[in-house]
Amino acid sequence: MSASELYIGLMSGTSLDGIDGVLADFSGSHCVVTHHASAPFAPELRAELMALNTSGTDELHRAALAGNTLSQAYAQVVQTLLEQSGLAGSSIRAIGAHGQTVRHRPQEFDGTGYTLQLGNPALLAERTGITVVADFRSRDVAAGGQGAPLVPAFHQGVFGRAGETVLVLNIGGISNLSVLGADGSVLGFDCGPGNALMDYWCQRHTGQAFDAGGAWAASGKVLPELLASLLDEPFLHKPPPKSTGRDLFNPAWLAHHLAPFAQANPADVQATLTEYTARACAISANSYKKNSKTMAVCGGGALNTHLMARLQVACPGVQVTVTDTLGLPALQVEAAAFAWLARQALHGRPGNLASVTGAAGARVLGAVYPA
Ligand SMILES: Nc1ncnc2c1ncn2[C@@H]1O[C@H](COP(=O)(O)OP(=O)(O)OP(=O)(O)O)[C@@H](O)[C@H]1O
Ligand SMILES: CC(=O)N[C@H]1[C@@H]2OC[C@@H](O2)[C@@H](O)[C@@H]1O[C@H](C)C(=O)O
Repeated sequence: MSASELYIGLMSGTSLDGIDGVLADFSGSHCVVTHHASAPFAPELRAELMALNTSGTDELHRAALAGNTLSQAYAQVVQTLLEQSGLAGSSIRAIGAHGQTVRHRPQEFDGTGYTLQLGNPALLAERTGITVVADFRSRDVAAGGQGAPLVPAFHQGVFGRAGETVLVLNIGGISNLSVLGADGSVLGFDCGPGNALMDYWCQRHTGQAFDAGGAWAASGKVLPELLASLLDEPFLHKPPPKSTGRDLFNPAWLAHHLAPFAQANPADVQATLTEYTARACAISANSYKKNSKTMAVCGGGALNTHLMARLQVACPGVQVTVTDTLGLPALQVEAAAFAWLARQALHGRPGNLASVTGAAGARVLGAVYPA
């Protein structure tokens, strides 16, 4: 009997909202997601992961414990997917587990930086009895790359079209763009903030984790001087390869920009942060939209209708849509990509694209924890 081509992908990204998991079947000519489950983080885990993004006391111990808790939450999502599908764990070839990025500093220091995703893949393998592939980014960083974004190769396989350039924009906590060239070439890089700044401001002023549909932002007025100050951020104007994270776009960075606007109405700040997020993505998209008619958006930002409308205004000439229209729902894309990356690892195939990350070459990504 040939080995199963069923994989589970688990993603918990920089929005820190929770876990998305998919069960994906790769036995045909393309990836078919058969099941999707998501689980919000318990408030204590979310708070601890958020805190571990900045230095604090007793970090090693706390990071290890948070990694254990996260892996137990991952195991529950796996269990939900198995129950939904009626499959036994033995039917699954492997789990691709992203882990939680708490630091991302590639190519810093002496030129050999690091990227750190918390989690305990050994515990996940024990709890599920399924082979786990984890730590997908470190090898690319060791090869001189950014270690991110990793999804463009998967985007190319799923959304690429011969003879047409397709743009795919992921709006998670951070946003990243894939440029799937008409000639088969692939570029990709982080654009800047995704939901991270909007979520932070919304939580702080309304107590809600995010601005549903962007309704609060839509009730405010954009503050042009604040917008200009935010748009001055050098990361937005750097050429690729480039990647970023909460290491840069964090509350301290925002506080610095907000200092001259202490009296501003919070709804106007939210309107400005939403406009900023759209414009940061548009700077990237407009530089690469030549020959493309479509920009398909995935990630939770695709559900922010006000943000999507502002993005359409900021990107004239391309039709801004959601990846659902190209065959994969917006909230399933990243987790499916990590299922695919696990498969690449087990097949001994590269997961990165040197054209995207700037690594010295193609590398097999991930560490394997056999069942
Ligand atoms: N209905 C909605 N309206 C507005 N925003 C939404 C809605 N639903 C989800 N979001 C936003 O999407 C975020 C979650 O997105 P997603 O799951 O893509 O993030 P992520 O996995 O952390 O991504 P990444 O790894 O790319 O950083 C939430 O924090 C929220 O900001
Ligand atoms: C270091 C890290 O976790 N990067 C994430 C983050 O979230 C979005 C953006 O920044 C992207 O570069 C990446 O995630 C996606 C899944 C990627 O690697 O393609």
